[in-house]
Amino acid sequence: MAGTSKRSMSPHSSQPSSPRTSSCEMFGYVGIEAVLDQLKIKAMKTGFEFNIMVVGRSGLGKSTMVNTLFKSKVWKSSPVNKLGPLPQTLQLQSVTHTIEEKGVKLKLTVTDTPGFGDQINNDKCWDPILNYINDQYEHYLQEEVLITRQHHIPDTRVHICVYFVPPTGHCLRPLDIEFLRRLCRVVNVVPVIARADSLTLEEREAFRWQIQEDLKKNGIFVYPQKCFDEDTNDKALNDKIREKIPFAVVGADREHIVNGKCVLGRKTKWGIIEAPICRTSKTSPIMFTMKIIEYTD
Ligand SMILES: Nc1nc2c(ncn2[C@@H]2O[C@H](COP(=O)(O)OP(=O)(O)OP(=O)(O)O)[C@@H](O)[C@H]2O)c(=O)[nH]1
Repeated sequence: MAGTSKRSMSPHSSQPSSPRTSSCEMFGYVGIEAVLDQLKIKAMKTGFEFNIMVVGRSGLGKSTMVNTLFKSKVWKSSPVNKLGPLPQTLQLQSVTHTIEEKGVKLKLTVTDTPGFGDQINNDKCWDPILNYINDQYEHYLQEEVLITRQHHIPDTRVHICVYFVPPTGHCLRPLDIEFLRRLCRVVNVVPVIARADSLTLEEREAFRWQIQEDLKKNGIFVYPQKCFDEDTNDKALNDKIREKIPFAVVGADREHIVNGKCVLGRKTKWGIIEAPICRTSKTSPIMFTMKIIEYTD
């Protein structure tokens, strides 16, 4: 609301002032062009909420990838999982952090699903995940329809679910297909090839192509779905993203010096594999997040 120095005069400024206009003038010009500034100020003040769920077998690099994506230690695998036996049932665990980038605050919640696909019998192992996602929508909707609703409804809806496909180099497993078919109906799904450094470039491309075929054949519509092609620019951008699906990810949470530059990467006997998300992403994690939040609403 607060006025900025570059405001143009209101077309109504010459009209007799009413008590209403004078109170508006106190805060500067009120017109359509001021809406953008008002939205920006509001967004800067309240920040954004982004809820990401990661699903995949234990040890596929989920925590490492989330830390790589947000360039900070936002998630740490539970030490119980590392030392003790695998959980007998799927348990959802969430952790929330506030990240700030150039004055924009992001409340990031990461929900992990330890135990998914780790059992001998994985029948219906997706139920707790789907129930959780649906419950969050239900909860948000109930808050929204209240007559005296809160000024700010805490948003716990899952904006995106990153699904980690093991780097087998073959095709999607029946478990992946059954789960993804159900999941894509309730949330934006981003499938990724986990630990992609274990495949050669040719193997990776062939695996990606095979997964794209499996997704098509089984009616699995992942992010970005066709309904987001609102205009030609959106379509061109979304088509580029579609070609890259599933994204091949290499997670790394250690920094190394390469050619005098500090990079996140995995040090191997043959050299350093730079974490591709950091290298190729022209958009910051916060910008990437905004795009997905826009799609959820
Ligand atoms: N080669 C390779 N190793 C990775 C990659 N990402 C993570 N790792 C390693 O894999 C191991 C497991 O990584 P985590 O991120 O803890 O895996 P997770 O899926 O969160 O595991 P849980 O917490 O047990 O569910 C660690 O030793 C990581 O350093 C990757 O892209 N490539």
